[in-house]
Amino acid sequence: MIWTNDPNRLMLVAASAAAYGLVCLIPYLRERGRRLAAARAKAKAAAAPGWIVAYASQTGNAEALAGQTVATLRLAGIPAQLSELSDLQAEDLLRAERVLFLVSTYGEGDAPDGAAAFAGRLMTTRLPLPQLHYAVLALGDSAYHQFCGFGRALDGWLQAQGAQSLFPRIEVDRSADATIGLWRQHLSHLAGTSDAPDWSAPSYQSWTLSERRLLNPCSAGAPVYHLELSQPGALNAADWQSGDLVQISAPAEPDRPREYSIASIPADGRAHLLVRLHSHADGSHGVASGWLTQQAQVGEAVSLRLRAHRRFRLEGNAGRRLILIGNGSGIAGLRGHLRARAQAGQSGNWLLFGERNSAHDFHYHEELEALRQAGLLEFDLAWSRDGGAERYVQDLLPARADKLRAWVADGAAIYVCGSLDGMAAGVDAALAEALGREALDALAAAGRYRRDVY
Ligand SMILES: Cc1cc2nc3c(=O)[nH]c(=O)nc-3n(C[C@H](O)[C@H](O)[C@H](O)COP(=O)(O)O)c2cc1C
Repeated sequence: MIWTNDPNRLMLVAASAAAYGLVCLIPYLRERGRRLAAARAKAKAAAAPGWIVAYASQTGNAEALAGQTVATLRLAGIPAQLSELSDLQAEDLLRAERVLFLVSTYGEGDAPDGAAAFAGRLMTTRLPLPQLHYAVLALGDSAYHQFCGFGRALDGWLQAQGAQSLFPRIEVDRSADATIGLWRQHLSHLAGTSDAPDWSAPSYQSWTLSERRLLNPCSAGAPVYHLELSQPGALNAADWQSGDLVQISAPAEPDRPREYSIASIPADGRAHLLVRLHSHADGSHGVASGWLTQQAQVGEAVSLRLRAHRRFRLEGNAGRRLILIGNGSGIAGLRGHLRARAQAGQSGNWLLFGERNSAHDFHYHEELEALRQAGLLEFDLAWSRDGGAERYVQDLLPARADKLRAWVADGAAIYVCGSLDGMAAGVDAALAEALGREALDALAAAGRYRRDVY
């Protein structure tokens, strides 16, 4: 390095250093100005007085009504944004002035699966929301003890945060038209419009009961029937996907449709259902299951509506390995996926299934065995009345934890279908034990852990 004490040379060095600094500073200042302007524009857009329509839905009722709510607002010229409840962050609520919540209830008064994170993350905290005006449409079924439990909890939490309700919570019992009409009335009033679009739910179609057979003669459990329903026109692949549901309304209770998982794919030409006959303590049969399995004659018309069940579809998991876990009539939803996989010639399917006796309750045994022979399926079974150590499907998991971890590490998705009582929580706990709770939650958030439990 060369040192100098010459003041002229020192001045020259200082001047060129300053010039160099300026050359660097100008683009930095320009970029900073551009960023600030963009942030100001974003904040301004976010502060625009738009409405948020947030929904939490398992089988699509609340989601469909949320879509219609947004359409009504937009028709009235009100900017409205449709959002899944789980996508709302604390900042969104702190900033929003009007939010309409449409939420259903599952389990024992719980949030639908997709909204469990919102309930756990936000509804356990305190947020000052005095600026927020909101309304709640709570969907439920009064046959459950915790009628509209999640909608009520959400409403209570919002009130506790100081939010102001636009009108009292509306509770919809089994999709009853009258209460939905009331919501629509309030909405038209708020939006200042009378020409709300048509809100009628997709109508039922007349299908035909084409085949019915008892799957478990001599079983110690209730009879389970395989039903095949056809419709006059040809089916096409867009009618439904594996994982979807049907709603069937029995003639004796047309306003109380029952949901069943579809056990087939459109390429089968018919909708296959698995229906377990319910019996009450006095020996009488459940209205819908009694009608479908005992009274309706083969050839009779059945009033049916196809329902997309997005949360249980294959969607982004179509190319992954599948771990299918279920019990009893839950084999229906899993069979739909297996038929989709067989149609695509796709291997990498592992079924874990539980029922009572291997001799009587191995539904679709031959078909599953054929898939295994073809190299498309591997399965493990748990029989609660055969006397083995692994009695329930969740009991199969600990000894297979290594395989489970390996499949998940390889990208597999997990689908659980069957009863809420006993099975769903037991399987969830066993999966969390094998994979870790955080990893299981992350799989659920990524759509790789999906459940259809009832
Ligand atoms: C497994 C299961 C559990 C349910 N639990 C409740 C409940 O605890 N309370 C309630 O009011 N409704 C309950 N329901 C009824 C649903 O909330 C109702 O069918 C609603 O219309 C579903 O709306 P969605 O399609 O938007 O999820 C339950 C339904 C199912 C299938």
